[in-house]
Amino acid sequence: MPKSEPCLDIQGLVKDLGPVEALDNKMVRVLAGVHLRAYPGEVTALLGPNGAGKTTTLACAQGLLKPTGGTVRLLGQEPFQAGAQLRSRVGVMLQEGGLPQAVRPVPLLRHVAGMYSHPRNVDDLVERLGINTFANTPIRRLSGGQKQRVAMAAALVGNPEVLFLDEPSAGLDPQSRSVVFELIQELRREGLGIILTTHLMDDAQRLADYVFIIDAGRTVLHGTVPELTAATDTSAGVDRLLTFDAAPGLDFPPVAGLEVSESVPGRYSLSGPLGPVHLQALAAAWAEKSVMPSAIHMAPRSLEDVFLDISGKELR
Ligand SMILES: Nc1ncnc2c1ncn2[C@@H]1O[C@H](COP(=O)(O)OP(=O)(O)OP(=O)(O)O)[C@@H](O)[C@H]1O
Repeated sequence: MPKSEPCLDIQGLVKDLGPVEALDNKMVRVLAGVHLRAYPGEVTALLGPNGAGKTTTLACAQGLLKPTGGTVRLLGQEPFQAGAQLRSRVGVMLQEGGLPQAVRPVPLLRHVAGMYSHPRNVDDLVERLGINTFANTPIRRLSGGQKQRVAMAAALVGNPEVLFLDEPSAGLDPQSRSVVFELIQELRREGLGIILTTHLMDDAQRLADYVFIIDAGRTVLHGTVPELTAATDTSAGVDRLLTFDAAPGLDFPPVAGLEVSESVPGRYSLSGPLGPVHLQALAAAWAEKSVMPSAIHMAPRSLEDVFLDISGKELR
């Protein structure tokens, strides 16, 4: 099926910020070629190490910053020039929430709903996000996870076509995280274009239809999660972990150069850049010892592995 028009289309985005005092008041190029396309009915994740340029990219996408170069189209319009009409079609959930502290969640949401012509049903949102349990508590007294859910409701109440989520599961306990994830999936089925940034690779792996990884102000990799995690290149040195269960106390020789260790009695593991040659050698070792493992498990390459390959393991 041909894809619909992108709801967000960023091509060759360049952004200079400054002047920076430490650099003799020169401007600093923080984005030097970001490409990103997000479609309605999909969750698009924007990933990158600290300082990669995610926040700056989103600020350009939301019309808060004027691009130095390249193009940004949000729902077909140039967001920095577009006015209130475009903003009313876009929901933004910020990490810190940006919520007024003295008010209570439900009056706040009703107030925000009143500013839109086709708002969502506030009671429904309040119930879906479990806000009714703390509906009468002023925002400043809410826990981080509760504030996060109010921020999500505030981003959604205007019934946007595009939703930006910055670290949507930050501070959420497992129950709230699952509620928020279910809601995200439902919104996606409704046809919203959802763009999220996260440092949690697990979130991206679970939620994203398509992933863009940026590093040092450029898009360096993009694809679906299966595309990115497909182990096509075993020579790249990607570590994978294979475990199998068999009788305790067996002694296996290295298989194709990788050590087999018995991590707990009866559970054996080998890790490293595993390829078919290792599986072949392992099966030969089992045959040699007449061992039939009762369980075998190989962890697939995760998005985290891909991310660390790209961005390196050193801190930024
Ligand atoms: N006003 C500014 N002046 C100069 N440099 C800036 C300014 N704002 C951001 N930067 C720099 O631009 C780069 C990109 O920052 P940005 O906040 O977009 O990254 P990020 O990917 O969102 O990082 P994080 O994951 O830490 O939130 C960083 O090196 C940051 O220090």
